[in-house]
Amino acid sequence: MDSFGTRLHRAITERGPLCVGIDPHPGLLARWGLTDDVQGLERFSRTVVEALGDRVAVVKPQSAFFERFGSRGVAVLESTIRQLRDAGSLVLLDVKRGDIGSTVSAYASAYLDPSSPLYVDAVTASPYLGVGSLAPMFELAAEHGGGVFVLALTSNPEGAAVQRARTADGRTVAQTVIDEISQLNRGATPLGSFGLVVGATIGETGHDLSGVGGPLLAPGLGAQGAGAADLRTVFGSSLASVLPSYSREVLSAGPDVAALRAAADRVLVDCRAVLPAR
Ligand SMILES: O=c1ccn([C@@H]2O[C@H](COP(=O)(O)O)[C@@H](O)[C@H]2O)c(=O)[nH]1
Repeated sequence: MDSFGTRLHRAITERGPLCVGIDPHPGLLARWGLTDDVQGLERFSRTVVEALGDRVAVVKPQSAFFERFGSRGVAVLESTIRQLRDAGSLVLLDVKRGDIGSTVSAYASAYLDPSSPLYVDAVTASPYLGVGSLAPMFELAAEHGGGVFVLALTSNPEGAAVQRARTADGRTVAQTVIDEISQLNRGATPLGSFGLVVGATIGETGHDLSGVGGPLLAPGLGAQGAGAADLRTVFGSSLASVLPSYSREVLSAGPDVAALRAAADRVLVDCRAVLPAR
């Protein structure tokens, strides 16, 4: 199989630079006229797959909203992942895993081994037990054409206190994460398989993203207050690597399939106005 970076580059070229999240918040289920239970979860997810699975480059189910229904919610997540793959979108599971290396191995098997029921194209991971502890994920991803998006500068205001703290060598914690992921992507073309999560809400921070060589997932657009124009401020000369991510902004247009498609088209137009052509 081609590497995740190659597959993502192709998907963006064919479908445009957009990631849409499946975040079935209780409030959204109610707004869609659905019950806050497994049936509502299943209906919500199927509708998003029907609306966007064949047109958006990446779909990002948020694991938490499935896990809250226990094993039956996870079963819905498994079938949603299968349906998305069948529809042709890449699946990025937002699950933000991180642990000591031996446990990360098990997480890697859960999400990045093709024989797993929860197998996806890429996952989000937390580097706060050390980027090196994520090595089993990087290795399995490389073996099977998968990707890993590591949290660097998150979109929430609380993240800055940890992520922008200075290390002994004067770099911020986030910059050390950025630099380690850049190393992993060295020499990869057209795009590395190891990405970073950098929120669209964070403004100009002075971090150097120019050598990352992999995708920069940008959540925080729409419901969290950032707009496409903010991507210029946050990413500067690295705009060409940005994968904008919207959840509630698009999902709140549902449950009508045509309205969901129109909302995704609208945010894609906004992003294309800012991002370089790919
Ligand atoms: O820094 C981060 C990392 C992840 N997220 C996730 O993205 C979506 C955002 O949803 P919206 O409805 O578009 O606000 C959600 O799943 C978060 O857990 C993030 O927001 N920021």
